[in-house]
Amino acid sequence: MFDKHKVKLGIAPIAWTNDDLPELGGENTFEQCVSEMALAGYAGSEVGNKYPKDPKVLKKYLDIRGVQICNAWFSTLFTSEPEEVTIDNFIKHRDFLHAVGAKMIGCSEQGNSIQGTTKPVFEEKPIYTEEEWIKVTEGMNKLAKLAAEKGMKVSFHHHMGTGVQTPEEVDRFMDMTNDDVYLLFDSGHLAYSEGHAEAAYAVLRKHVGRVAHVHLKDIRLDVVNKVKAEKLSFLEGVKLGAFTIPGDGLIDFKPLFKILEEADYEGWMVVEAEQDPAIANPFEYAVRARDYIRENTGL
Ligand SMILES: O=C1C[C@@H](O)[C@H](O)[C@@H](O)C1=O
Ligand SMILES: [Co+2]
Repeated sequence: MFDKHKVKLGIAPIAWTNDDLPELGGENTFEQCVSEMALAGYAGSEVGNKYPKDPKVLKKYLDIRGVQICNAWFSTLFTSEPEEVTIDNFIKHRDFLHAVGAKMIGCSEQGNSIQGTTKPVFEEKPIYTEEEWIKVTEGMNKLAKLAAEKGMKVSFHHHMGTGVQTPEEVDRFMDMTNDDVYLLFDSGHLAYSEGHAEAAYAVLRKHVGRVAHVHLKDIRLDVVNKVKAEKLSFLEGVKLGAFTIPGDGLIDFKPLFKILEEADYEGWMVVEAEQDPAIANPFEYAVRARDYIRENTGL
């Protein structure tokens, strides 16, 4: 059993409004999104584009609903821009998150990512050169120190269509970074990359000691196979329904929960399942995911 004081459950706004594909859920409002998160029984949220930019205003909307900001995506640009660009952007992002009371900053290297492009996600993902590995990992080591100035942590999100996608790439990233750079473990992206849930189990087992934030995401394997066979892009896959909530796809989450529990995981587990809200009603899916997690963890 997880300790309820150590592990908290959140949900990402991406199922209501997808910032990567603004046509998905354009009609859903910020207030509807956070109200439905609270009603479905989540204590935390990540941050979407429709959220108020003023930390005080955002906190007021969330406090009244009993929801906390637990993280917000940060795009590092170490492979495409001078390091100072990422550092300056990071300090602004860190200070915003600090002002809303979050402790985590989840980063992903987007300098040469193809996740937002029309390129086939399996065939054209970047493979980092030696120089790029050094830029990304040394850059992340610096961001960890900047986060610590405010009592915060950085975690790195391995992601489809980026240079840190496969289990081997996650290993290399972890080897080349300091221990104060944590892993943002996303079950869906590992199962998607390798075509099976075992990849997610193996990576979590190996790196659980440095996992500081978790995205609970599942995949529909038939859609992922179609993306591969038809050389589709990451975003085409999202529109076709490649991702779904825990309990609705390929992954049995029980082994993942067991690994986290046995390692005495402390932090947030965030349901993050982007799909077309016109097809998968976000409130309904949020409630279904909440029920599945309750049944399998007691949380
Ligand atoms: O954490 C995430 C944030 C999204 O913008 C991204 O594309 C999604 O797949 C994800 O895992
Ligand atoms: Co994620």
